[in-house]
Amino acid sequence: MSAGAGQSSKRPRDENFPVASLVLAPEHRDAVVAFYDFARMADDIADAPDLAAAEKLMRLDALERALVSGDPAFPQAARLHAVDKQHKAGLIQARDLLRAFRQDVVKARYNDWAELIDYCRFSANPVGRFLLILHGERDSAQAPADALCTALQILNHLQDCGKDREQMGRIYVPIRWMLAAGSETAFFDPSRTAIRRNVFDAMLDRVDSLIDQAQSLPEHLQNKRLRAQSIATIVLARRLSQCLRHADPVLERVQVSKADVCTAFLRGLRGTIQKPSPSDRHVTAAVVRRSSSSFRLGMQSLGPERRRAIHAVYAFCRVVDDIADGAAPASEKRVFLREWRRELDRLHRAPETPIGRELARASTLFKLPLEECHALLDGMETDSAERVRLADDYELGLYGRRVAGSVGALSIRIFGAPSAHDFALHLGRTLQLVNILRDVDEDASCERVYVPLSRLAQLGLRDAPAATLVADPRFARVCESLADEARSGFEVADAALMHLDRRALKPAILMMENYRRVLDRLQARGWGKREGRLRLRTADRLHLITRAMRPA
Ligand SMILES: CC(C)=CCC/C(C)=C/CC/C(C)=C/COP(=O)(O)OP(=O)(O)O
Repeated sequence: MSAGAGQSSKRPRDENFPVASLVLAPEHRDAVVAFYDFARMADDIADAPDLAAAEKLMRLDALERALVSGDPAFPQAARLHAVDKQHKAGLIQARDLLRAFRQDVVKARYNDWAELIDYCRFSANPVGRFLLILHGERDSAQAPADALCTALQILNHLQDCGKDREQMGRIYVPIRWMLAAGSETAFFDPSRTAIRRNVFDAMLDRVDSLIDQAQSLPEHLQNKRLRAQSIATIVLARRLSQCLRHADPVLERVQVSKADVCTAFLRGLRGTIQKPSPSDRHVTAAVVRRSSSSFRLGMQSLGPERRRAIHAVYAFCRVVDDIADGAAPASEKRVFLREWRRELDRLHRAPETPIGRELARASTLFKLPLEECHALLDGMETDSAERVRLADDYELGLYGRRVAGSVGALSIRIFGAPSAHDFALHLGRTLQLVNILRDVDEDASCERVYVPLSRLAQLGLRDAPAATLVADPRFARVCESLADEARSGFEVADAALMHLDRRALKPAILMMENYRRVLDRLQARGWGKREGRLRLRTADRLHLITRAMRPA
């Protein structure tokens, strides 16, 4: 007898992430297939187009009863019941899955990210937990496994978002995020790719953070085959996330290629031979690599331990900056920034993220003042608003202290020059001024203006939409005066350096030289017609590299 809705729609090998892969040991494969078959059957009931909701719920209830009792009239339930008897795994996890499938029957929209994550707790995480228990793995594997399962689930939601909406009227992109594009209809409008892109990218930033959290999973696994499977799955998740960044799943089917699958499994197989290396430092180094930051050369000029610490600080800055800059709604950004405050609060007890763990290590080694990380988060809260204006020089100073002075104050301790505190705050403010001047147009496109309103008002220019402000010739005049201040800022920094440990501060000097060049080019270009973000020329970069090779 079948409790389902006809023939199952999919088989294990049709999944993105092969469930009962050949990598798993033969003694576990039958149990995994039993779990998969049960889940597939329940999923088919929840998704059946020809069944009423009440009927679906009734069938899911019947399936659960059969699972608990082992009723042979429901073969998939009875098989999983037997698996649970033998391995003490399957029953609890399958019941959690049923909770998600019931939710699918009655709930078609998610308000915010937290609701979506809560859904994944039941729809995806039980799969990982089942595999861990089946293989007798340690509890420490659970958190990274949960992160991986949640990431895979959301990737799958993104892949199928057009189909899910069309065929079942279900949308997992949270309502508030879709509203960033205007409305649900606007979000799915095929012609509005750019707006959708921003929302997808902001969701993929969250997914990538989850994959980062999952990166340590192989280190926690004792079973070599499961370790291989987990490595392959992480590689595929990263690949799918990349694919989704470059294609629009509303317009086309986005999936990994066969070659991607082969590469992932080869990487997994290598993991059965080699001991997995500690992954946290690779996560922060990869954040730095991907960012192509202006400050990279400065960071690379440090020795290994200091470099590792500055990578942790930079990765923290990058990830919170991405939250503030992304297309998530302001209310969600505040939630994510609060999560980072909580991570800072538990940094020396039990950090939960790779960046948090690396930051904890750096903080212990170099006595980092963690209140500076909170100050940075204060600045990110300013940036997270729907619209940013700074009233006067005081607000500009405070903003610069928070977003850049904080980075300076942390950096000098890592560089080994803790007495250069005033220099760090001063240089941070100067670099921030240049950054503001360089990014005027980019910032204006998201209604952010960091040039103080009081300075504009002195020239008779009152607050207006950002595009209007930055196009006004009076705005250019204020930029010119701020540029002069930045120039004197560099001169003051030069003078301060005479009395400081230049050798230790070499990375800071390189960062300063980079932005001094940016300022030169900005001033040479003029402020009237800016034509997009200024990039340094090859000659400038070569100059900086040569400078990096010379002693300080
Ligand atoms: C002692 C010391 C080192 C002081 C300086 C502290 C420091 C590095 C502050 C940086 C602030 C700043 C302008 C960040 C821009 O990041 P971004 O990601 O926008 O920069 P990018 O786009 O140019 O890479």
